[in-house]
Amino acid sequence: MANSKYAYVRDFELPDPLLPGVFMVLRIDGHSFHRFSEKHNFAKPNDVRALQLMDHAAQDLMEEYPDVVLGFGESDEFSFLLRKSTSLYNRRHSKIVSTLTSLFTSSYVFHWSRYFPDTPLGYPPSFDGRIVLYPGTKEVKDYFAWRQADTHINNLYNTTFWALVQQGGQTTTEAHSTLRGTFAKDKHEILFSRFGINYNQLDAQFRKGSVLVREDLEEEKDGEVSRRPKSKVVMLHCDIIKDEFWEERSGLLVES
Ligand SMILES: Nc1nc2c(ncn2[C@@H]2O[C@H](COP(=O)(O)OP(=O)(O)OP(=O)(O)O)[C@@H](O)[C@H]2O)c(=O)[nH]1
Ligand SMILES: [Mg+2]
Ligand SMILES: [Mg+2]
Repeated sequence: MANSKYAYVRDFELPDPLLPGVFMVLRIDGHSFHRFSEKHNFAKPNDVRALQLMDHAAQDLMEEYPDVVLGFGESDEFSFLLRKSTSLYNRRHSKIVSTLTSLFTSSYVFHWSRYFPDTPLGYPPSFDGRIVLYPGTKEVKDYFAWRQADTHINNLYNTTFWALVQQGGQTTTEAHSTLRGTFAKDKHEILFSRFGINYNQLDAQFRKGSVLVREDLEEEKDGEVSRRPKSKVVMLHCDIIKDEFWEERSGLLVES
């Protein structure tokens, strides 16, 4: 039977290009990870295995997509900055969001048993993805500062909360009320005076999140350092709120 009679339905598929000449940030976030983390007994407040698995999936994504120039991860989320002038999938919105989110998810599942050798997956995890467009470098820097500030606020709260419960013997309800109305300095004080914990000395991975950037691979050749076009993805747990991070990596925000 001729197919042409049906082919008109294709016209209902509308193009969904993303505005050219603006930065794209893709944020991927675990769907109902409150439930997923309980079901798989994630350690509280931070499960190193779970964070490393997120980092691994993000690294896989950046290795597959060279136009992703920066990644930032915390908790069950990862944000990715794409080159301003990227022509990835002709900047088709759904194509980019769905393919990258799908790769991230499959990588998370693919590597699960490496990080959780004794915990079989109880059900298939999923992630949502969204792209937000930012017109300029200020908004991009502020976006990433917003995420890292969120990491700090959540981690300080969760660290203090679980110290009160796990070491202080409070119920979760009591810990909530102990922390109600407290400022950052109060939480630092509770951690230090009651539990001997110096917050600023806790693992930077928890306080700062994971920052993934590309670094050029250098190789020694006849005693001289030559640059190969290839780069590798490296992970840092550094500050990205201050300007230094961006000044040292001016390539992240180049116009092209
Ligand atoms: N115990 C533990 N839980 C974690 C860890 N990382 C993430 N989570 C859980 O994952 C949740 C992530 O928060 P959200 O992304 O805001 O919430 P969600 O439950 O995933 O819900 P949606 O994202 O709206 O689908 C946290 O509230 C925690 O319950 C971890 O290292 N340890
Ligand atoms: Mg989530
Ligand atoms: Mg989240």
